[in-house]
Amino acid sequence: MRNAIEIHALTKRYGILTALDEVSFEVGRGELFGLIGPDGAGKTTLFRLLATLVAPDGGTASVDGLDIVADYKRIRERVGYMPGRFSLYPDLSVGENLAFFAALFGVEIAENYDLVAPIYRQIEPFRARRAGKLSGGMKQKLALCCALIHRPAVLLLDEPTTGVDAVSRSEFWDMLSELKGKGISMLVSTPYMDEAVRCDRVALCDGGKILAVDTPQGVVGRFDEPLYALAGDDMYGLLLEARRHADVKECYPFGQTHHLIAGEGFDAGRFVRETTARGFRRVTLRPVGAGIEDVFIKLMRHA
Ligand SMILES: Nc1ncnc2c1ncn2[C@@H]1O[C@H](COP(=O)(O)OP(=O)(O)OP(=O)(O)O)[C@@H](O)[C@H]1O
Repeated sequence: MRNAIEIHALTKRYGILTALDEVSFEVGRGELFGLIGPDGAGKTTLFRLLATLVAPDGGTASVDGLDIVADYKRIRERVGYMPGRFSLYPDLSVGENLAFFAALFGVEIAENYDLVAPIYRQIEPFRARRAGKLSGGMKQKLALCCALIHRPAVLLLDEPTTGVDAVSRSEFWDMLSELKGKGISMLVSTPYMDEAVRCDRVALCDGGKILAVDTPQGVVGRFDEPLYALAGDDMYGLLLEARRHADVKECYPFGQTHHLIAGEGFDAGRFVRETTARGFRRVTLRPVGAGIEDVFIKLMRHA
């Protein structure tokens, strides 16, 4: 059987701006595939192309074996699309939204209830509440139910966890894992690097291009340089100091610390002694393992 999604040199332009630049990758059957990238990377554009809402300027793509241009009508029956922004009808209740989406696809809720039940049960107590009055996490659950009610082969989820609290984000990924167990193929975008580990494979993207496609472990494995977390009282001064140092390849802010990539000949103890002697206080430098974000930063700088 063909892959769930196949994309070859897909290109989309808006005037002079190339939003997607010859993008190629595939999503296997039953795979949970993540599209990781900052705002403006082209993630939404890719979803709109795969959901057949806009046409490409170059390249080809298929979803569930169907071409996004020639077979666009049939794809719409096979795909569940959850757009980034709130996609429900805020004036309709929870129950009415689900009934509406079922009617749109010509299915009875009862037919596919088994698929949405684990998710819908969590919002059922609020069945009569207007969708616009739900919390962010509950809205996402309802939107997922609505995207699933026609039992699609492929789910396209555009930043489903953006603006949702950390607990709901984690719960949402648990739900996606469950759906994967039911054989649904998924393409999910997120700006949160920490969510990459919940995917089978990820594509790191920026500026309309794919920088890497790999398993989360494979992505991290690409980082093969000594990495340290640097901290001290004067964080900005330390950043400048590290960047001026001959044996430091790169240094960039990373959460509460800076991440420092050491070059050949770098001596951590000497760096701490030297900076302390120059007046920096409470300088600490400890080796750390690289995360997806480190790989991303490296790929973006050298793209
Ligand atoms: N309809 C449009 N007309 C003109 N430019 C557009 C249009 N849609 C998107 N763009 C531009 O294309 C680029 C990619 O946008 P896209 O929305 O696909 O990125 P994204 O990764 O989804 O980011 P975001 O999370 O901000 O939506 C951006 O520079 C954006 O400004």
